[in-house]
Amino acid sequence: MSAIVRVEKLSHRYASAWAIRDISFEINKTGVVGLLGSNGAGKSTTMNIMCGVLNQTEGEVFINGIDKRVNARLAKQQLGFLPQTPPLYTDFTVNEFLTYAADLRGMEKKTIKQAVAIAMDRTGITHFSERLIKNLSGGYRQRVGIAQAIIHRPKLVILDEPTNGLDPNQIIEARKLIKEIAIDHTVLLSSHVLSEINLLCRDIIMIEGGRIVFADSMDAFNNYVQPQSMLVTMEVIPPESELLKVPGVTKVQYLSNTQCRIYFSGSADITQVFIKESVQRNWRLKEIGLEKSLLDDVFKQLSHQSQFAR
Ligand SMILES: Nc1ncnc2c1ncn2[C@@H]1O[C@H](COP(=O)(O)OP(=O)(O)OP(=O)(O)O)[C@@H](O)[C@H]1O
Repeated sequence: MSAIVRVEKLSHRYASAWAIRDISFEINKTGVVGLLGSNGAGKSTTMNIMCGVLNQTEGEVFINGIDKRVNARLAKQQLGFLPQTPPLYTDFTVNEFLTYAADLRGMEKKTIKQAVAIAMDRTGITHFSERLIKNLSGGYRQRVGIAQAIIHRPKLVILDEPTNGLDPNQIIEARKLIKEIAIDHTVLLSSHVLSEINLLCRDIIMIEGGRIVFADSMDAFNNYVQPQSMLVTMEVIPPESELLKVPGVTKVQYLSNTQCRIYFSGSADITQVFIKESVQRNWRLKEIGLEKSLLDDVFKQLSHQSQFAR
């Protein structure tokens, strides 16, 4: 069976500068896959090429096994796209606009009315069906944007920064909707907000400087940076000079009379070494735990690596 989307060695050059280089990935399941990268990383370029808005300089895109270059029309029927700025005709009512979008997607005339009703229902906009789009709030316009992307029930839904410009309540609602849609669609969603990707996505593809720097599950991303510190509670914390004698310990940060953070280099097995030493030295250890790296640290580390790779 063909992958829902396969991108092979995709590169694109605007005028003289390369925006993306050698981007390759494959998605085979429903659920949300996050395309993460800071501003200018190459997310929109990648998505615009996948959706047929832009023609790549090099590489291939297959949507549900169909080569986008060879059969663009058929490939486009397999996907729905919400670009960064939703392409809405604001003088249309919601119903008129979605009917038009369904027609553009080449849907059979007799199926359109029902498809519009289903898309409005799924995105929670049925009560606004006769309202002009220009009279909708930003959050509801975004829902119309998502409705037009799913109206033809595509295998793949591509959402370019879908929560950008929404207020906090609208963001929560939009995320809920995206999760619901991802139950029976494959959603590729771009964002430069790490916490958003973490909340929504099963898998993550991170690009920086136009190149993929990480592609794996969200769990693997969270575990990427090995812990480098541990939180230790003792009856009384010994002086730093004593603690530094434990092999691997590099620095001590005193947090209270009974608690400190101990930085170490090398393997996380240091907890075992530390427990042994504290028994031998009668330090009266009460609690010890490795501190998990913060997601932001991983992001910084990977972005930093790619700056050197450029
Ligand atoms: N039409 C264009 N002409 C020339 N350069 C462009 C054009 N569009 C994008 N670029 C450049 O290509 C690179 C990638 O841009 P792209 O918009 O794909 O990044 P992005 O990750 O989507 O960023 P953002 O989140 O800010 O939209 C950037 O250096 C950008 O300046």
